[in-house]
Amino acid sequence: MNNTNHPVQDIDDIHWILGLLQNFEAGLIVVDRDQHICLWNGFMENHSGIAASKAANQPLFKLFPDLPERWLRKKMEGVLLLSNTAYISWEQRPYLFKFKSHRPITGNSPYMYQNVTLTPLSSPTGQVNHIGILIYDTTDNAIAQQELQAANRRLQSLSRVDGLTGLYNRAYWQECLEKEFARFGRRQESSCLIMLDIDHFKKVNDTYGHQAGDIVIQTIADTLQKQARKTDFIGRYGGEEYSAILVGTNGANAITFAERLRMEVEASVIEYAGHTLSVTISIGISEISLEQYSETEWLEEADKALYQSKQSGRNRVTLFSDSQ
Ligand SMILES: Nc1nc2c(ncn2[C@@H]2O[C@H](COP(=O)(O)OP(=O)(O)OP(=O)(O)O)[C@@H](O)[C@H]2O)c(=O)[nH]1
Repeated sequence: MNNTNHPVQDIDDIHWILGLLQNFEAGLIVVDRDQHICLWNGFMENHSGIAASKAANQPLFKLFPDLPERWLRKKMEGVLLLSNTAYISWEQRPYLFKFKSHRPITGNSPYMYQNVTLTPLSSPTGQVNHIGILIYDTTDNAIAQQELQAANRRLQSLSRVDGLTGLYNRAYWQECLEKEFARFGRRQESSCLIMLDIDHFKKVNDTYGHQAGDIVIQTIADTLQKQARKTDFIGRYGGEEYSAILVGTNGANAITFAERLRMEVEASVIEYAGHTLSVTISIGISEISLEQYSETEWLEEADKALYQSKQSGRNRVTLFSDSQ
């Protein structure tokens, strides 16, 4: 911009600025206090199909009856009253002007997502009687963000592993349970389901903190994983509860497995921040059988056996029997 106040140069400046505004890759509108349009740039012409000559002096809300009038009027009043800029993000309101999106390939968005800025414009005398409305097309960002969120959701559901322990997560373990139950229907080879729960775990958290609790959960997961066969399915069922399917193992052998595990946990100590922690576990076992109507029943039996272990003093193993 020149500082010489040369009249010809000033006119040139204004001409250039108007040219820039006209071709600016964002919508530019200026309205007065009564929302009559004073400026309407090329972006607005292209996307609304309304020429600047037609838009000039028209009331904005008459030209665009779809606009959220009450809400926008209030925003504009605030801008004029406080002389403050207001922002409207696409996350808050996907668009202000219902323009078609020019990205038909994605098919995700029929309308253009917009970020909008309302700026108070002061006259040379310092009065604020106009508002500049800037409209940015944020469709690319919005679609990218939505696609990322959808991909994350898909990844999460595809994930098989529990983040803390590296064991199967509950959803995937449940799938394994369904498959193993169906397989028994065909081959009738014995398998056992184990439910395992850390005793008085709440006390560990309460006494040493959540981080200590996490380490205990991880250590027991490692012990369980090491004792099991590669063909077994070991999962983290919930907070401090684990589930396992010992494939091809009958009830008697599952008791031997569970007892060994129980004794190993009882005998081991976990070092944490200068403390020596020691916990015990309770275990319930259910052997698969033709009497079980579904995998849910198989699971419920193991749960009942676990409950029995807890009720009879904890730190013990119970094999489900019909009498329970
Ligand atoms: N540190 C940690 N704690 C967890 C996690 N998930 C669940 N918990 C805690 O595990 C505790 C479970 O407590 P309860 O269900 O009352 O059982 P308990 O104290 O083990 O008692 P019994 O099972 O009856 O022997 C709660 O305090 C949970 O906050 C986790 O991922 N990390």
